[in-house]
Amino acid sequence: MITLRGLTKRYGDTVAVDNLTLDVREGRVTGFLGPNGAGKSTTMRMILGLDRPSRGEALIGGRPYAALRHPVREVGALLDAKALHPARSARDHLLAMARSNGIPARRVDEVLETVGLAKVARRRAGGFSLGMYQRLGVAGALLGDPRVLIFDEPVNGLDPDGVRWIRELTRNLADEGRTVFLSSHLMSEMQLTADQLVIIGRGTLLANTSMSEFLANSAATAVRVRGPEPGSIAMLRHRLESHSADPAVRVDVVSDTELVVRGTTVEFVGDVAHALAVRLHELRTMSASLEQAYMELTAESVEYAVPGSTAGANPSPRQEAQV
Ligand SMILES: Nc1ncnc2c1ncn2[C@@H]1O[C@H](COP(=O)(O)OP(=O)(O)OP(=O)(O)O)[C@@H](O)[C@H]1O
Repeated sequence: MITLRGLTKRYGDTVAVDNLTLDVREGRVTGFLGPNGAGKSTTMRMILGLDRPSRGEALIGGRPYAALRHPVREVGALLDAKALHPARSARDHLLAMARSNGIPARRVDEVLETVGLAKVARRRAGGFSLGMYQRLGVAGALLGDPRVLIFDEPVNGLDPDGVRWIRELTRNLADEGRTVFLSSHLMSEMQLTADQLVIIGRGTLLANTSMSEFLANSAATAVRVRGPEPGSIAMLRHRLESHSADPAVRVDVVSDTELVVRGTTVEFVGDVAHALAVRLHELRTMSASLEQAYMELTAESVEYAVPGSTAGANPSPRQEAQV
């Protein structure tokens, strides 16, 4: 488990990370999201002892990185895949890492096989494509068979096969009970990969929730209901609008036989329709995409927003609630 307690980092007047308190648990893939400059890399660097917190602490299995007895065996990280000696072969790069950490050479060949680089292991890493660098970085992270894995933008530069490979690898690592913490700007991929989400904006925590809960609470998640009789659908609409004590329930009329209901569940709409004996031909949840839900949440915290862009222009759910 990774534990952050009041974690804060200031660079002069810039507060890069502001009082983050949360646990990243084992057995799950936790996606770490936030606009550019939100503080994701700085947070990861502090967890890995590469940056010193201005205040608070970051712990791995209850201890700060500096206090870990065998860091490479306790936490594996991919931060900057290109941070290696370009003249060294992939295998020599990993062998050097293994030697200095008391890891046997056969483990190097194992991880090269796992990441699909066994055939090019003796080639100079300097000639690698970005995707191959990423795979080598993942191999380095896995070398010590650690319980905690931290990947910063692991799918950057990977082709669709590679992206899928990372998805399956991170899933398997979490299923083995490990802690997997990864950042990515690729929302569609994150939606497929992560079970849990930690979202920050301008250094502060915006959300720490399961993926399913986050999507269900999005304003873009709605119930679509359709029936063959306009009179019955009008009655249903009236009842949903008047009977619902919850002002969050909103009904949009798509046509005289179709409604889109927001702020409630498919069960509630189904029960109301049943109570009124309204014939239905369709009743289903239209789920928000992670991208839609994320845009709603982060609209205010985009550091480099283009005026009039989607992210900057949409009111957040909190703003709507205040109006
Ligand atoms: N060494 C540094 N000196 C000064 N400011 C820094 C330094 N490192 C990061 N920052 C600032 O801290 C803030 C957070 O940066 P960070 O790189 O952690 O964000 P990020 O969420 O990883 O962004 P991205 O998605 O673009 O990688 C930014 O405003 C950045 O300019």
